[in-house]
Amino acid sequence: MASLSGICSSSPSLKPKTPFAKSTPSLRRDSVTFQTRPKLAPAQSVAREAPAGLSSTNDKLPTKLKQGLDKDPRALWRRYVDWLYQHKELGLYLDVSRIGFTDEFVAEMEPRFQAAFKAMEELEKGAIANPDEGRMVGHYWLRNSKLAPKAILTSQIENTLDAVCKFADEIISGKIKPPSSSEGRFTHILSVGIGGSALGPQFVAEALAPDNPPLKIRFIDNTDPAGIDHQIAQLGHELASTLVIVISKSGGTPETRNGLLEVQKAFREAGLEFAKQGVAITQENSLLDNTARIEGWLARFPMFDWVGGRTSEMSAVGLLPAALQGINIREMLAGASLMDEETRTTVLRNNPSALLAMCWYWASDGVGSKDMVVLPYKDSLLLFSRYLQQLVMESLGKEFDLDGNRVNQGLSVYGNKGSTDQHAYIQQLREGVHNFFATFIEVLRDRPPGHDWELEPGVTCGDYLFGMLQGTRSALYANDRESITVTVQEVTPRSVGALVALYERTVGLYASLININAYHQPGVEAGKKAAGEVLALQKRVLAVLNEASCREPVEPLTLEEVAEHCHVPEDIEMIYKIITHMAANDRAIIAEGNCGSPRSIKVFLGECNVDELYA
Ligand SMILES: O=P(O)(O)OC[C@H]1O[C@H](O)[C@H](O)[C@@H](O)[C@@H]1O
Repeated sequence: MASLSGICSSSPSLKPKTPFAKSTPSLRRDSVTFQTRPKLAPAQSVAREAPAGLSSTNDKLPTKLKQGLDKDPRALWRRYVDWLYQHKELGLYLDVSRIGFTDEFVAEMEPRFQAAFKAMEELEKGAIANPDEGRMVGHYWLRNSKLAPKAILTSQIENTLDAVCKFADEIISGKIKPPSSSEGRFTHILSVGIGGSALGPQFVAEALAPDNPPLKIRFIDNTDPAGIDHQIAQLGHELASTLVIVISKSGGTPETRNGLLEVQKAFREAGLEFAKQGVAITQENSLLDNTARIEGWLARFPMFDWVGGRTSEMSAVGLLPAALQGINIREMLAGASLMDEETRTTVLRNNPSALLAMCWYWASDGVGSKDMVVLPYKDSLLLFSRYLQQLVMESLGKEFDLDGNRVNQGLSVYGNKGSTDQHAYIQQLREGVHNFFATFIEVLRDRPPGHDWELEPGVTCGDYLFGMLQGTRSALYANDRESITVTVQEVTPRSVGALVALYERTVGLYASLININAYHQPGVEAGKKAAGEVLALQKRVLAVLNEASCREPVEPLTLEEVAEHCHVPEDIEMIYKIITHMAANDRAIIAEGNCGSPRSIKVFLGECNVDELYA
């Protein structure tokens, strides 16, 4: 039995400055002189607007003034050296010197961080850290199973990791074969899942899959029929040697279910037996789990109740697809575990996640008043910002805090990669609306050793990339745009694991600072519920149109008539949209008028379904 710990060698909460949390002592950035350690030269003052609503509803919180950033190069160098964080074993650096926090701010944050560290300690010990859902939050245990609060959890983690490794080995070696492929072994993975059941595997595949992986991966992460058709068409005859991994924690997400049904149809049409090539990763006894068990799929792997979708990259969700692509998952876990150890320290300046959380708080006033632009200067890290978008925004974007105050919290994340984005939107970042701070992700190693060459005297292609990053960082700062830089030596399983762990912890600590539950997503339900209502209405519209279309002669209906027959005259706009969509897909026929003039439309169905009429 492999032990995860063995392979790894290695409160009172802060309330945001919002009109809804008036009792919170504010960190008055307007009242402090910009003074870093060591003392910097006096800086130019720049007036800043308060975040919307801040000053208008609470006159104790005046419009803030922010001091301009210090530009003296020697002082900046001292600040850089003074605050530089380094993880020696991981070769990871964090530079927060271009965020303008002051010593006073750090001092004021200190007790709040101690409370956040305490809450994190309780979380790791198995506290119900997700109170709304009554759940523990245990993604840290996935990379150090001995930390899990119960022996049964430790063995579940270890057994799952062993099972993932064994299954991946048997697939790659051809011991487990596809039943009817001339290849004699699995060559492709089709991963079906959405949100946290897709973004981590997508990011890791892009970052780490070798050029010729043992299995190539494709993703279906939506219910877009054309997108699904494209993925299946791209596989072509190789569908016969494709391992389909269906990933859903809940096992009931509609997009994922639809993806599965579409893929199963493609298998039937190709004369293939899906069950022999299907793998499920889901919670025990979910709908998906039961389907896979009853249909006798090739394999099933568990997702645990105490691992959230957006923090599931180090569970079977991320590990199985990675292992099948030949990525060293034990190295990923080791990198995450090393970072976890480091981010447990309660000394703020030695804790890279705490430093990041402090910068987020400073830069966005603890209320998300600025967006975070994530710019990895490395093509393989393109999807990091997309991955972080869910991790950060679904975790922090909350209407209420833990005390029930309405806070509308969050931190917006976007970005693609440098230097590509320099030719797209950096113009606005440098000179336009000042509503962001940047995070640069720097990778020191340009290419594998021995492959570099100078495309002009003394300068390689990678030197340009380096120059673009440094130049953009300087140019932004010169215009008072703050930035953080995270530096890794190389993009390896270890450094990717460390980056994931770094940001997971940062989100957890920051959530404590702003007193919100980072581990639920109540807002997502509203859209899903509304989508369900639209589909229910569509069924009623179809029934009404069917009845009219079965008459002799056929009686096309106006939108008003359809709405009336459905007994929902107030839903006429949605009925119009439903009919427009059905007409575009040849499922409804516009007899009169056109969709550009809704009042003119008369509609019927091309076919009358008599059975349905009398059902
Ligand atoms: O893994 P699943 O249960 O299918 O969920 C997939 C996704 O669904 C929802 O949108 C949640 O908000 C996400 O957090 C989750 O990752």
